[in-house]
Amino acid sequence: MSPVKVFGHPMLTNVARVLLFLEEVGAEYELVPLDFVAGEHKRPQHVQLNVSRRQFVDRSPYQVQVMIFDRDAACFSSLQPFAKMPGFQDGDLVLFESRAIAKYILRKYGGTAGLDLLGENSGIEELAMVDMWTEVEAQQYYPAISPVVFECIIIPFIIPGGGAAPNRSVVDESLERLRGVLGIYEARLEKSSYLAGDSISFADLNHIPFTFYFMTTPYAKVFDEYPKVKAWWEMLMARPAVQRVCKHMPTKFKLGAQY
Ligand SMILES: N[C@@H](CCC(=O)N[C@@H](CS)C(=O)NCC(=O)O)C(=O)O
Repeated sequence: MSPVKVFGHPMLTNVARVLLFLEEVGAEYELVPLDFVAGEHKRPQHVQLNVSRRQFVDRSPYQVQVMIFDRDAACFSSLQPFAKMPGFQDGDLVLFESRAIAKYILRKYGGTAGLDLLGENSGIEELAMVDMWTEVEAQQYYPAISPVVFECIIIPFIIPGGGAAPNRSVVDESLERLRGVLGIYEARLEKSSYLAGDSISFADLNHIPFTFYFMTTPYAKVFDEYPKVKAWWEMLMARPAVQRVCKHMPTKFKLGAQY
C-alpha cells in the first residue's frame, strides 16, 4: 500500500499540524515539499489538474476563487482548490484543511496506534469536551495568537528584506486578547491535566504549530504569567512526535531592533 502524501513545506504551521498527527500515530507518509516563497504551490507543474479551467469556472460557487486565481495568474488544483498548503492524498482520496486531514489520520490510524485523541471511544460527554476545546483552539486561541506570529515571523520571513517592522498596535491588541484566552486556560488547567480532561487530546495538540512559533518571539514570556498553561505547554513539547515535527520548524528569526 503506498503511503499517504502530504504536499507542502514542513515549516508551515498547517503542514506541521498534519505531520504531527501522522507522527503521533506512527503512519508511513511521503512529504512532497513545495517552496512556498517561490509560490510553487500555485504553479501548474506542481498541482495535479483533473478539472479544466472551463469546468471550474462553470461551477458557480467557485466564481470568486476563479477571479482570485486569474488575478494571480495562478493555477487551481484538484489537490487544493484554494492553492494553500497542505494538500493531502491517500490513494483516490484528496483532502484539504489541516484540521479535517488530521481527524482523518486519527480515524484511520489512531486505533492501530492505540490512540484515541478524538475521544471517539469514550462516552459522548468526553467526546463533546474534545470537540469543544478543539473549537476553542480554532475560534479563540488561534485568532488571538496568530497576529503576533504573522507580524513577528511570517510576514518578515516571506517579504524579501523582512518587510516593515511589526505593527505595534496589532501585536499589542493580539497580546491582550491572548492574555484573556490564557486566563481561561489557566482556570481550566487547574482542574484537569489537559484541556478536555486528564488525557491528552486532539484539542491540546492543535495548539502546537502556532504556539511553537510564538515561543520564538520576545513575547514568549507572556506564558510565564500562567503557570498551569506553561506546564501544559512543556508537557506537549516533551512528546517525541512533537519534537520530530518541530525539528523542521526554524527557531532562529532575525528578531532584532524592530522590537
Ligand atoms: N485553513 C487552512 C489554511 C491553509 C493555509 O493558509 N496554509 C498556508 C500555510 S500554513 C499557506 O498555504 N500559505 C500560502 C499562501 O496562502 O499562499 C488549513 O488549515 O489547511
